[in-house]
Formats: sequence, structure tokens, C-alpha cells
Amino acid sequence: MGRLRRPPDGHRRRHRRPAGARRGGRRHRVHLQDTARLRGHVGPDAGCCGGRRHRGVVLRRLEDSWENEDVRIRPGKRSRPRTKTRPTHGEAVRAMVITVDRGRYGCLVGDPGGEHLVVAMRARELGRRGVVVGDEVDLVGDTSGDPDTLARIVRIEPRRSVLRRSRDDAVDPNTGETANTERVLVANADQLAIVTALADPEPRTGFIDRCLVAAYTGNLRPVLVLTKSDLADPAVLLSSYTALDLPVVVTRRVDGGRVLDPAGPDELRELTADRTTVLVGHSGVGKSTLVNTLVPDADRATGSVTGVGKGRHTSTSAVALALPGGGWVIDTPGVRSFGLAHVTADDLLETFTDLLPATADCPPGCDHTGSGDAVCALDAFVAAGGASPERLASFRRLLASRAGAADDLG
Ligand SMILES: Nc1nc2c(ncn2[C@@H]2O[C@H](COP(=O)(O)OP(=O)(O)OP(=O)(O)O)[C@@H](O)[C@H]2O)c(=O)[nH]1
Ligand SMILES: [Zn+2]
Repeated sequence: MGRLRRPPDGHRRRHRRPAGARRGGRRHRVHLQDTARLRGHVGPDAGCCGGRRHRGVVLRRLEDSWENEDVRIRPGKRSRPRTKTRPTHGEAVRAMVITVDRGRYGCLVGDPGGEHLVVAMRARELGRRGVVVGDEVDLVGDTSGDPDTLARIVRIEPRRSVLRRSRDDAVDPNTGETANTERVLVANADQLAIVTALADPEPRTGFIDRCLVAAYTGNLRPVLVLTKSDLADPAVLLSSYTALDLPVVVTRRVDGGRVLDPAGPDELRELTADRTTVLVGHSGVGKSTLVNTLVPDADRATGSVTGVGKGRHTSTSAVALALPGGGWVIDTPGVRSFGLAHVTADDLLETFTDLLPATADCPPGCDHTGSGDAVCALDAFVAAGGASPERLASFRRLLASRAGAADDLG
């Protein structure tokens, strides 16, 4: 009887879980296959039988995947033993990430003047932490920067500032959940240049306001760059922003050529010197024209640093370009949405340090909009001369802008 119930040995072996696969691994594998397939990394037959060989292919390719921060890859039994003690990497080299392109990070190593570009991938020990342009990282492995070499990013320094967006509409196709939709676009920048055309396309204050919220809450200094002043007067637009005391640069093109009026670029150069400046703006506002003015060989520079990714695609993520006189501009060509769902009223309030103390007298749960039943203490504060009505109005306008369309940038 016993012999009848037990299948022959060979049969059992064929159906045993492969070494490295986990209990309940089928669901896990299916998830990985789907994710990998969606991203075009594997064909429909990869991972078909859950065999170790196929599964290995899926895992390896996923580790290389540029969005692998979304994917949790558990090492199988066969991989290196897990340990709580992280290696210290005393020999690591400090670098700044200047490009991100599908799992390959262009990192600048060395002191100004003698720096070289090193292509790196994320080390497994970073876990889910994303690496973005502007990050300061530690590299190990081959940091020579020679062709076909690849270093590993083992550490990310704490960020001084973050430009983030939440993708309000991002739903994970595998789980149907809207988790992990907040994303850092750029780290450690000093300022955010909000590039707006005064005409063609028409300026949208909603867009500017949303950028201001992102800048203030991400610890970046906002700068307003108004282009195409040869087509319209900046006065009306600027009147909306006087209470915020923003640095403003107005540029215009002369003679229909590529050359900008000299006054604008000079101010822009001064404003960006020795700083890291992120440029954001709608398509067609003149961002490329500005970048080309600030970085005369921008096209070549972009080409040489974005060639680090795999495959033929050109980069659609942020790229940091060195300014000739010191400092960086970071262009964000791929940014097409700018959700602010992660920003709370308190986050923004904390950046209005002149208004913040007055809210101690607000009723519990006050949303500070002044529009509900609750009496917001900010109104009395302004009535008593504590701050200007324009200042409060600006705060409330920015607060309201959070609810604007997430794709206001596109
Ligand atoms: N009249 C006028 N036109 C300008 C000015 N600056 C740029 N333009 C024109 O506006 C158009 C868009 O400029 P770009 O610099 O390509 O704008 P962009 O923001 O980089 O646009 P995308 O490449 O689509 O992201 C081009 O035809 C420029 O020549 C300006 O100051 N005045
Ligand atoms: Zn209030």
C-alpha cells in the first residue's frame, strides 16, 4: 500500500520545489514575470516553469531594471547568506549622480576639474531606496570609468532637499494598489527655477503655484524665470507674486534669432552661479533655449552623459549639466505630472514662518483656508497687522493649488 501511494522517486523529484524557490512561490513568481514582461525585459515564456534557470533570468533582469525600487526581490536560499551586519565599504568613493537611465547611473567622481564619469548600478543592499539625479552616493567596485566597467552604489547620503511629486493616478497593475506613488525626482538641488513663458504658451498661475508648493516643502529656493517678454509684459503676472518676495529673472529673445537679450542671461548666470538649479516648465516655454544659453555645449554634454543607459532610448529623466563657471543646471524633460497629494497644509504652513505662530490660536483641525465654519486665527492675525492680507492670500492660494490637476506640468 505504502509503495502505491508514494510516487516513484523520479516523479517526486520532477515536482519538487526547485532550490531557491520559496513556499508559496508561485504567486511571487507570477508577479515577477508579469512585472518583467510589462517592462519588456523578458519574453512570454521566461519563468514559465518556475525552474531555477528561468527564474534566475527573471531575477537578474529585474535587478537591472531601472525601476527596481518598486520591486522587492527576495534572494533565494542559494544566494549569499543574509546578514544584519552591512559591509562598511571603507574603500568607497564619493560621487554625484548626474544621470539616471534604466538601472544605470552616471556618477561623477573626483574633484572639480579632475572629475570623471563612472557608470554604476545599485547594490542590492540599498533595498528599495531609489537613487535620483543630484544624490551623493558612495561607489565600490570598478570606479575607473573605463568603457564597459560598472561600479556599485552602496550608500546614499542624507538629502539636503528633495523635489518630489506624487503620481495621484499611479496604480500598480499587479496589485491594484496606489501604494508607493510618491517619488523623488531630484535630490540636493539648491533652487527650483520655474520657467514660464509670458505668452505662447499663456502663463498658468496654477502651475507656478504648484511648483512653489513643491519648492517650499522640499527645501528648495524657488526662482521665477519669465521668458518671451518680447511678446508680453510681465507686470500683471508678477503682481500675483509680490507677497512671496521671489527672485525673478525676465528673459526675451531679440531679432527672432536664438540669441536672448543679454540682460536676462546675465542675471540668470548670476543667480545660478555655484548653485544647483532645477529647471521645470511646460513644453515650449523656452527651457532648452535657456539651457543652451547657460551651457553652450549642452547638446553635446547631454549626449555624452545620457549614453550610459542600456539600449537605444534617449533619457527622459533628469540630467545634471555642469555650468561653465561652477554649479549645475538640472533639466527635467521627462516630468509630465506633478501631483502634490503628499503635501499637507501643515507642511506648507511650516515654510511660512511669519504665519506659523499665529495658528496656535486656530481651532483644532483648522484647515486654515478661512472658508469653513471654523474661525481660522490667521484672519485675526492679519486684521491685527501681523502680516499683510496679500501674504495670507498667497498662502491660501498655494494651499488650494495642491488640489489642481496633477498633470498641470505636461
Ligand atoms: N518670442 C520668443 N520666443 C522664444 C523665446 N525663447 C524661446 N523662444 C522660442 O520658443 C520655442 C520653444 O523654445 P524651447 O527652448 O525649445 O522650449 P522648451 O521649453 O525647451 O520646449 P520643449 O523642448 O518642447 O520642452 C522655440 O521656437 C524658441 O525659439 C523668447 O524669449 N521669445
Ligand atoms: Zn487656521
